[in-house]
Amino acid sequence: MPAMTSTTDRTDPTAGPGVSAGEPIIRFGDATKVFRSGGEVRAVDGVTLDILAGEIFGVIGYSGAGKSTLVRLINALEIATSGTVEVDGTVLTGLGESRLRPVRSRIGMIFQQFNLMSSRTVASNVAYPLRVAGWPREKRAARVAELLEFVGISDKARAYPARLSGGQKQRVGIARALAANPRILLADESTSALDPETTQEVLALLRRVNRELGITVVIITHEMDVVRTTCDRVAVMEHGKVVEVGDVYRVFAEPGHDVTRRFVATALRDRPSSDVVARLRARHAGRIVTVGVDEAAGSSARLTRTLRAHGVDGTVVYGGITEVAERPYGSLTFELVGDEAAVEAAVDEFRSYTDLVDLGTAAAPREVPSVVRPRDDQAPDGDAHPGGTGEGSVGRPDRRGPDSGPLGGTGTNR
Ligand SMILES: Nc1ncnc2c1ncn2[C@@H]1O[C@H](COP(=O)(O)OP(=O)(O)OP(=O)(O)O)[C@@H](O)[C@H]1O
Repeated sequence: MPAMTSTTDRTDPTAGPGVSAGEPIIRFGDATKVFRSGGEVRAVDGVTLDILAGEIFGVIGYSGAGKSTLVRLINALEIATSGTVEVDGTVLTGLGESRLRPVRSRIGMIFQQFNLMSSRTVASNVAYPLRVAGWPREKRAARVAELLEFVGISDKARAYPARLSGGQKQRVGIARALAANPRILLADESTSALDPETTQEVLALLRRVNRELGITVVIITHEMDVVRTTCDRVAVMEHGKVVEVGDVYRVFAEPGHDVTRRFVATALRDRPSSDVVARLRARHAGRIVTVGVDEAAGSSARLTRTLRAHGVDGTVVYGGITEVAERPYGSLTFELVGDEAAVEAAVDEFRSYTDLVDLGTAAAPREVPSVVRPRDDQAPDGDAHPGGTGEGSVGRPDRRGPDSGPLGGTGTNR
């Protein structure tokens, strides 16, 4: 894949007129947008937020939370009723159309329904913004070829949108949005109309847009999985307000708001509900504990070392390790079998470095407490999720060498 020559490079993010990587490229200062058709709707309500150049920033919230309106303030499709919106060093508030145009030209946008022109070929769709911007024909053709190659659909240049799959249509949308070298790409529910596999392909393409071209990407979504796999930071919106904002890994590990907890629970189902616990107890007579796996606390190898040190057999009976922001995260539920004192000592050692829920044994069950991580009081009841019930023995010193990846392949969600 050749580098696209006319876009900014990740290593030279200062190219172009705006701010440098890591500095705020989009700034909301107590921004409010009120719609007054019929009743009054405060679609965006006093939002103060910085989005940094070079990051992939997610905006998540339920329907009507104000996500689209917030993002439409960025490209001045809506103008704030009060407060300020600053993009790439330019305060948009109060600017006329002619002064908004250069700011808009540095922003690309893709949509849930792709918004392609059905009567034009793929190449012509991608060329359209260049034609509007007055690029000469030969330069347009070269740029379109480069863009189609970047998004992986060079062979579709002469096809019409009706002949394309959803994923291919969104690739055309991305190529068109990138045509005029934007500094910012806004993606409004850009994967909501796609199947899970195609969603992952499009998200991977957005990550390439960010990493290889240095473009700041703002993703609006109602799917926490999109945030989990793709974003660096996230803002959670409810009733027009940003109720939580932060590093995605931190938000998953320590969600601070009810809405966030509900979203996190939709993306992580690694902890057994009370129904599942009842079934686990029926199947397993040993001590059942759920332990957290993350970067700061316990890696699966560390858990295994503990079991081995105490001579306890541990079988994974539920859970899984997934990735949040490309870092390991999850929980494993073990059945622990061995000498009572040894099991107790292993449980104590687990507790010393990670969060642990002790579910007791079938003979002496402990109440399912509200588990330590705040997300779990909101976790949906239900059975094990796909891939989350894989059972595997760990901690048997006689069977595994010290460097074996004892949990590799067991209970991995994705
Ligand atoms: N042009 C408009 N005129 C009147 N009300 C509007 C307009 N645009 C949005 N709203 C209202 O503002 C609120 C926020 O809408 P917005 O579309 O920003 O939310 P959202 O979080 O993007 O929702 P969704 O996920 O359903 O797209 C909603 O109550 C909506 O009805």
